[in-house]
Amino acid sequence: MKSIVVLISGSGSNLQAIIDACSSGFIPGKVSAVISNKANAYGLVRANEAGISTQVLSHKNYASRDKYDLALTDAIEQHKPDLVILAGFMRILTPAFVQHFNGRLLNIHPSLLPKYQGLTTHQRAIDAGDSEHGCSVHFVTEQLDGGPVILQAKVPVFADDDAQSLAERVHEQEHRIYPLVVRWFCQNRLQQHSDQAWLDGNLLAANGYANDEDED
Ligand SMILES: Nc1nc2c(c(=O)[nH]1)N[C@@H](CN(C=O)c1ccc(C(=O)N[C@@H](CCC(=O)O)C(=O)O)cc1)CN2
Ligand SMILES: NCC(=O)N[C@@H]1O[C@H](COP(=O)([O-])[O-])[C@@H](O)[C@H]1O
Repeated sequence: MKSIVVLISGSGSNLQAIIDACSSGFIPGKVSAVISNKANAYGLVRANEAGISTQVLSHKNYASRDKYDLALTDAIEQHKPDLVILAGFMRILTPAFVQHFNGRLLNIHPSLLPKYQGLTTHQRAIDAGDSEHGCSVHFVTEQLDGGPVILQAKVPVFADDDAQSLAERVHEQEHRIYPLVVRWFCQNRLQQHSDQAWLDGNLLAANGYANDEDED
């Protein structure tokens, strides 16, 4: 049973999808802890309702990003995780942190990377007049949202979309692809196949929506 630590900053709907997927057995793992940098993150409520250990580690209490990330590393390692996933965690992580968790650190990003790295992705897609948008699960590296992409899902952009309506459509796909990738990691498929060729092949297989045959 793999141990997963989830980092959040907000609502935690992706956290909820992971919790539910672990509860159903779709993910052969368990969420050992949820850590938030924001005390008011609703994801903490979700974790508490699921009986999962929670911790708030506010970045405001640390003099530097490096000091915060050191404290965050220690807090995470208390739970001896096989996997650390960012689920709406809104802090840029230092190279030391990323190196420490290299190969077992994932993020879900609300765009079809490499398009729209960073923030405000939905509005940028609308402003650009894109006909499609989506989300990406990727390994976290020092380059912000630049790590190897593992799986993507696409959604249409409608003429009357605003950032909220588009975000809701993207969320639906996020809640499909993140549990699927975490399942693959817990099945030791990502560790065996983290080479770019497998990732590229997987991307082709995932063109459009997540690979349904893996969702049974
Ligand atoms: N080293 C890395 N750190 C992080 C990555 C990454 O790929 N490499 N992914 C991000 C997640 N993310 C988008 O998916 C993201 C999160 C936060 C920010 C950002 O600008 N944060 C600001 C604070 C913003 C706020 O508090 O609202 C900051 O850290 O100063 C950009 C992209 C997670 N980290
Ligand atoms: N740059 C990071 C980023 O924007 N991540 C995005 O934050 C949202 C968190 O929602 P949630 O708290 O309901 O899971 C998700 O849409 C995720 O893709």
